[in-house]
Amino acid sequence: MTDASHGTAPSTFLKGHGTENDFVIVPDPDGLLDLSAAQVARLCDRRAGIGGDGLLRVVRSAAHPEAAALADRAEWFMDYRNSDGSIAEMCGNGVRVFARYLQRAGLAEAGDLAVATRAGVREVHIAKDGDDGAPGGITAGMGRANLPGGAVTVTVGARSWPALNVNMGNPHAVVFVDDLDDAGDLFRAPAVAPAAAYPAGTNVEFVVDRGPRHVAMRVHERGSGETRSCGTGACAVMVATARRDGLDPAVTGHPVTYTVDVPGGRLVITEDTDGLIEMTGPAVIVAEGVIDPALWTPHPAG
Ligand SMILES: N[C@@H](CCC[C@H](N)C(=O)O)C(=O)O
Repeated sequence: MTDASHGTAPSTFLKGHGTENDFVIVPDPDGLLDLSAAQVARLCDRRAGIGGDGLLRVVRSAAHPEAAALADRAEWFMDYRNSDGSIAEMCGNGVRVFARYLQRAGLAEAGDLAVATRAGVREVHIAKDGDDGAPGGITAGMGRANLPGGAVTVTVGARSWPALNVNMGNPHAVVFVDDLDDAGDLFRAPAVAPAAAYPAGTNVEFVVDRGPRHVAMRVHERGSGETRSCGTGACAVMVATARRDGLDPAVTGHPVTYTVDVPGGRLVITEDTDGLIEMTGPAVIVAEGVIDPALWTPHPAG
């Protein structure tokens, strides 16, 4: 890393979360930061850094090679990284928090907003604040689910379950269990087979029923470990549950809505008759500060 990639001036950051899936937000409108995986991991470290499940770099689409082609449709690109520094295609809670940041920074207003992601452009709607000043929820268009098919098995310890492979721009393996404790402590990634079903690894969701069109889940995220919520994962869960329940809006001609409880809160997800999925949930900015320049430099211990 050179001084040129960050300058000598400290960079600002913000911290935010959506259903307690938390992010370090780094505004970089002109795309000047060249963030290495090690630097992202350090910023996301909960002891030596700021702490987060992931990092959202806020870049003008025109200033980022992966998003320049989308600049005429979406001014801003969400450069999402997992807490281990790996890159992911999409983050459903992240895109709401990203929109909340733009609103707070005066770069977007309540209403409709398009955000470029590695999974394509996502349309976001920021609800107006309530009369009491409480921030409105944010609804994100999440695109369509892709179900590649093929048998998948998830194993934790001595127990295995069949899983459904659901791609929401990023990969998911959805497992129905009797009890969310069946997933164990999730300190390590569950084993998923066959490996060929997920060449770039996968997120794994464990699901139980809570009532009619109401489920609860836990998640082990690729690149981040167990988190308190995963928006794309909740959408994958919604689709897997609807299909299990015999509900496919493209067949029935009726949209279907599920409530998905996560350890950090609640998401409401609707699939319409075109297969398009929308997710509504909170997005909160909790802090703003300055990154000490020393945090950018490699840690002496490596
Ligand atoms: N927490 C996110 C998903 C983040 C990416 C994921 N870990 C991956 O590697 O695909 C969400 O809210 O969707």
